[in-house]
Amino acid sequence: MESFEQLNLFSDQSSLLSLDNSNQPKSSNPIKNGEQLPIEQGEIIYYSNFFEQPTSDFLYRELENNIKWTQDYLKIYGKSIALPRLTAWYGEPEKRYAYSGIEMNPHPWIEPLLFIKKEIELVTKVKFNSVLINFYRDGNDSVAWHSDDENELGEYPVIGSVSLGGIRRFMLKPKNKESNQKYELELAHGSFLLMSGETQKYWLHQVPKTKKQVKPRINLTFRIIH
Ligand SMILES: O=C(O)CCC(=O)C(=O)O
Ligand SMILES: [Fe+2]
Repeated sequence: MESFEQLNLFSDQSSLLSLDNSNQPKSSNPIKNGEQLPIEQGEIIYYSNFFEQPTSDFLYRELENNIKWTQDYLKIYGKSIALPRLTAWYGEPEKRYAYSGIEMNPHPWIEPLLFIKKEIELVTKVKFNSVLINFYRDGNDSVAWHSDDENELGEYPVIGSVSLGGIRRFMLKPKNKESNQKYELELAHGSFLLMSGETQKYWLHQVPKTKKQVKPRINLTFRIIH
C-alpha cells in the first residue's frame, strides 16, 4: 500500500462488503467480525483483524511520520511529571478537552485519521468528533488504571480504540473492589476495540509496562465530545 488512492479503492470494496453483511451472523468478510467480551455492566466488542495487514502497515507509517507528537506533563503537588508516552489530540476545532490538568486544543483532522474514522463509523454507526492518540515508544511506556469518564464524554461514553504496531496487553478490572472479575486482551496490529454502554462507569483499564522486547505502538481512541 503506497498511497491513499490505493487505500480508498481497497476500502470502498471492504466497506461495501461489511455493509452487505452487517445483518448476517455468518459474514463472508471475516475482517469486520467482532467478539463480544462476556463482561457484566458494560459492553466491549473486540475486532482482532479490523484492518488488513498492508492497510495497517501503511496507516502505522503515515501516523508515525505525520502526527504532531507531544510530550505532556502531569502537574501533581506542584511537580511536573512526564507522561510515560507521547500523545496528540485531533478533531473538530471547537471540541476542547481537559484531563488531569492538561488542556488539549485539537489539531485539525488529517487524511489517515479521516480514513480510520470513516471505517470505524461504518461498523459502529456513530459519528466520532475527536481522537486522542498515544505513542508507546517501548515497554517503559504505559497508561495507568483509569476510566474514560470525563463529563464531556456524556453518561455512556462510546470509545473506539484502534491499535497499530507492537502488541501490548490491555487489562480491565471492575471499579468495585469486591468483584474479582478481570479481563485481558492482547491488542493486535490493525485491531479495533469498541467500549460503550456502562463500561466506563463500572470498569477501569490500563496498558501496563513490560520488560519484554516490544515494538513501538500507536493507539487511537476515537471519542464523542458533547
Ligand atoms: O493504548 C490503549 O490501548 C489504551 C489507551 C487509553 O486507554 C486511553 O487513551 O484512554
Ligand atoms: Fe482509556
